[in-house]
Parts: sequence; structure tokens; C-alpha cells
Amino acid sequence: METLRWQDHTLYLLDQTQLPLTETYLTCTRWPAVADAIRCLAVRGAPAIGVAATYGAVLGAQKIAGETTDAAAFGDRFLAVCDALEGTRPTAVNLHWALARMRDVAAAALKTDSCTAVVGRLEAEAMRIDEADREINRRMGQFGAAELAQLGRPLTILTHCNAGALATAAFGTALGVVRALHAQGLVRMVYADETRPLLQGARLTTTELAADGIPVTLITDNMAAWTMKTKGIDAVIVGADRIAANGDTANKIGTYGVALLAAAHGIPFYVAAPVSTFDRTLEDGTGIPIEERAADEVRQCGGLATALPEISVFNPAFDVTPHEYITAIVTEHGVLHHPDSQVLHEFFRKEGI
Ligand SMILES: CSC[C@H]1O[C@H](OP(=O)(O)O)[C@H](O)[C@@H]1O
Repeated sequence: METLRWQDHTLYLLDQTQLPLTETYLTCTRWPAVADAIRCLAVRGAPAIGVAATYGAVLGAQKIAGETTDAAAFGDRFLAVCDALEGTRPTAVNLHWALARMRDVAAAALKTDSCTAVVGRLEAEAMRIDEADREINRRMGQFGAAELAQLGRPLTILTHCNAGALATAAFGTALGVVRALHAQGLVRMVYADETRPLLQGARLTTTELAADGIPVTLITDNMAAWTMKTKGIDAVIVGADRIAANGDTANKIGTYGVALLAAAHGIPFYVAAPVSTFDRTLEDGTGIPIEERAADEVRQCGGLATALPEISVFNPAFDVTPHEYITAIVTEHGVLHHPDSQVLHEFFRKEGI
């Protein structure tokens, strides 16, 4: 099972809305199909939607190059495709920087190359972004495992949502750390929040970890506090969709509550995210756009969509955890402890990023 595959100028996307019952792939030959897949969470997870969007942009470029040889016309139409793909979901910053790279490649190539040649350069850039994500996640996994191994015993971990291979091109961010720990025999149990309303934890995290032979126990979101109190949780680790310059972190709705619970129980709370998830244009988390989704996603369980059609629903897909509640952020360049503006500024300066 792979999140996505680019082959013969076609993007194959694992349709995650059908998991775990059915493993089926969407065959995307046109960019709108990729936009729809991102919008309905057939492909989801900050890195995965960034990679998928770049291949969607290549599909758009392929079509445009088949219809015009005029560089200006190509450029205008390609920007419109990138804008449409970027408008599919607002919170995950990966979608935005990945498409910015595609726009930059197109703008530079159009100065000298034919439209057909520009498509080739765009495809090469998308493949670079795809391959880089796979390598970054493995490096991040090693840094995270080295950090958590210092707790000195096989670990009982709690995680929220799915920040696994299914949220990335491969291997995962938070679950990449879990995989690296498991490879060292350092995972006693992973408690996975089901993660209402779309159940990424119940449907995806349990499936991923069980498939890799990693011990996993499913809990409902409202069990997290009692699980922390009674099951000896050693650490919480989650992914991220966007991290502000002071370390405030946007992640799946419910993450903020888990961070508060971890603090109340004296449990370290880790975020695993590549440096590309940092948005240093934002001073703090108040500027992070929070996606709100359809009411029926909340009402879908228990027949509520039928029983309570007129009840108003609040359905933010993400929340923001203040950096004060984050023990450390694990990246592919190392671990940022007690993140704040100064720690992040010094980290980026030292790493030359
Ligand atoms: C490694 S990023 C995964 C991140 O994305 C998820 O959101 P969604 O399933 O809506 O794309 C969730 O916030 C995960 O932590």
C-alpha cells in the first residue's frame, strides 16, 4: 500500500476515504481530479497533499502544452492551475510552498524552453519534492528515535490523527519516529486516538501500525485523559500542518486538548515535522488559517445527519497548540527543545535554512 505513485505521466492516489475496508487507487490524468482528491481527503496529510499537488500541476502543464506553444499563454494558464490546487485546503503549509516551487520552475524555464520542455522540468521538480519527502522522513525518524530512546525503556506512546506513511510520500513523520523506535525494540504500545470526525486514527494509524507489526490500541478521543492516567503513557507524538515562528503548531483538531492533558500528567509532548512545515512569515499561531469543513462530517455518525439536519455544527479541521505545551519539535535537521521564537531563530540560523 503506497500513498501515491507517479508513473507514465499519471498520478495514482490511494483513496484514503475507503480505508481500511478497501484498498483502491484513483487514476488521475487531469489536474481537477487531484484537486478533488485533496479536497475530499482521498489524499491527506500535509506532506502528502504537497507532493500530490505538484503532480497535479504537472498534469495541468501537460494539458496546457498540448494546446498552446505560446509561453505567455502557458504561463498564465499554469498559474491558474496552481492557484486552483492551492485553494483546495488552507492550513497545511506544504501545499503552498510546493506549488510556489512549481511556479518558480515554470517562470524560469519559460524564459528559454519550449512549453513541452517546461513540462519536463516541472515533472523533474515534482519528483524531487516527492523523493526528498521520503528521505526527510527517514532522517527525522532517526532524530526522533534518538531523542525518545533517552527515556530509557520500551515506550508507551499516545498519538493523535495520522501522521504516518499515509500522510506523507512514505514512512511518516510522527509515525516515522514510532517506526524507527520499533526497529530498535523500543515500542511497548501505541495508543491511537480515533480522531473524530473523519477517524484518521481509527482508520489509518491502526491499519498502518498493525501492518508493520507495531503494537497499537485504539481509543476514542475522550479516553485520552484516562489512558494517560492509567496506562503509563511515556510520551505523546503528533504531526503538524503548519508551525509559526514561535513554535505554535497547527495540527488535527483535538491535538491542543491532548497537549493540555499531557501537560497535566507531566508527559512529554513531541511534534514531528520537516522544516518545510515551518511558516516563519507568521509570528505566532494566531495567523494560521484554520480550515472549517462540512457539518455532515460531524453528523455522519449515529445517523445524526438525518436526525439532526438543522442543528448547527462547528467543524474546524485543525487547532493550534501553543509552543509552551510542546516539549520538542523533531525535524530532519535535529530536535528543537522547548521551542520558542529565539530557539527557532537560532536553529534556522545555525542550520543555514
Ligand atoms: C504529517 S502531516 C499529518 C497531519 O495532517 C492531518 O490532517 P488531515 O488528515 O486533515 O490532512 C493531521 O493534522 C496530521 O497530523
